[in-house]
Amino acid sequence: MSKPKVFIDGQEGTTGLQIHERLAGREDIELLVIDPDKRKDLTERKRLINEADLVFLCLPDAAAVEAVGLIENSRTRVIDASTAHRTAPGWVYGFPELYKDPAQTLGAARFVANPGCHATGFLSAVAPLVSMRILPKDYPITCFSLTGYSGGGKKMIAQYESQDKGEELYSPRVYGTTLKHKHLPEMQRISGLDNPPVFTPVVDDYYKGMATTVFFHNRYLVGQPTAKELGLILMTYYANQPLISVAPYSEEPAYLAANTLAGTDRLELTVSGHEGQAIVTARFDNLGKGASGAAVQNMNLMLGFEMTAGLAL
Ligand SMILES: NC(=O)C1=CN([C@@H]2O[C@H](COP(=O)(O)OP(=O)(O)OC[C@H]3O[C@@H](n4cnc5c(N)ncnc54)[C@H](OP(=O)(O)O)[C@@H]3O)[C@@H](O)[C@H]2O)C=CC1
Ligand SMILES: CC(=O)N[C@@H](CCC(=O)OP(=O)(O)O)C(=O)O
Repeated sequence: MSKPKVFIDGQEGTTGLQIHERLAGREDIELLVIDPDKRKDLTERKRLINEADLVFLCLPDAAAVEAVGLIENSRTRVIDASTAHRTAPGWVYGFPELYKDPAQTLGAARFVANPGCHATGFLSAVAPLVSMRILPKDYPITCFSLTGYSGGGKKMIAQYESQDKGEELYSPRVYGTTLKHKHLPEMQRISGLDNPPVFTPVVDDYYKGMATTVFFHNRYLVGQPTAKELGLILMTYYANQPLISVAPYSEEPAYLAANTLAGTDRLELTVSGHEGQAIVTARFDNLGKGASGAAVQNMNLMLGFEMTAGLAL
């Protein structure tokens, strides 16, 4: 049987390069590579998109929409890393661990939207609790999320790595202060909550790694679980998942570094707190489970390969 042909549109970008790195050594697919000088040539992109069985779109939103419009056959399947299609009709949200039968759901999907990085952290904690009816749908949830600067793509990387960067780039920066961050629609839709979270991301002077934290008053959760019990509930939910795990509960104070899982495709949840209040912190790599690792995981499921992604577990 011939190998599936895979093309990365946007292969010179931050996410595209990381997907390429994960796929370059694979023998179960044929990677179609565009001449770097032609990476924005519409005719050449169209040719490769239509030759491919599966295309990764690692492009700005508008270019991703344009790329989908270049498909002229009923065969080419798509994984879009951008924000463009995450709540669009006809697109499957590419978060396998949230499906009962990921191999079936992703295996049958033609158009898959890869989750946003902050949304990945938020949903990993919140979506299971809503689906298990522990977190009421009308809970007024809040979230903050730390990210390395590679989350902003080539432009932000250049800013942070410039020799004459401003003093403010040496310190964490809160952004999304209008409370209209582009991940809010997917956070609300996929979690099943009635309202989006009050959410502020924070970008800091390190390359990659995330720590996304959500906050709970336990008495408003169904069954009023303690922090320790909440940890056990999530641990059971994610039992046997190769990419998502829950750290053992500890009462010891801890510093949760946002870069602990950098360089892997894994995500780890830590539940902290006591009887009255709990926080759940998701740590992962914005370029791993937050983008390219998740994209490769989705590809594997779509093409009937193993569920795992490409980098160190
Ligand atoms: N970085 C991250 O952690 C995450 C990123 N994403 C999303 O993934 C997508 C890609 O992001 P990222 O890799 O960070 O961005 P980058 O800016 O690093 O890369 C984007 C790439 O797309 C290329 N490009 C831009 N316009 C076109 C076009 N019209 N045709 C072909 N190529 C084009 C750029 O070319 P050139 O090289 O000339 O600039 C660049 O190589 C975005 O939608 C982003 O929101 C999602 C999750 C996390
Ligand atoms: C540091 C930084 O700017 N990060 C990006 C998120 C990157 C991401 O998740 O990607 P999408 O753009 O595909 O949603 C932001 O908050 O807009």
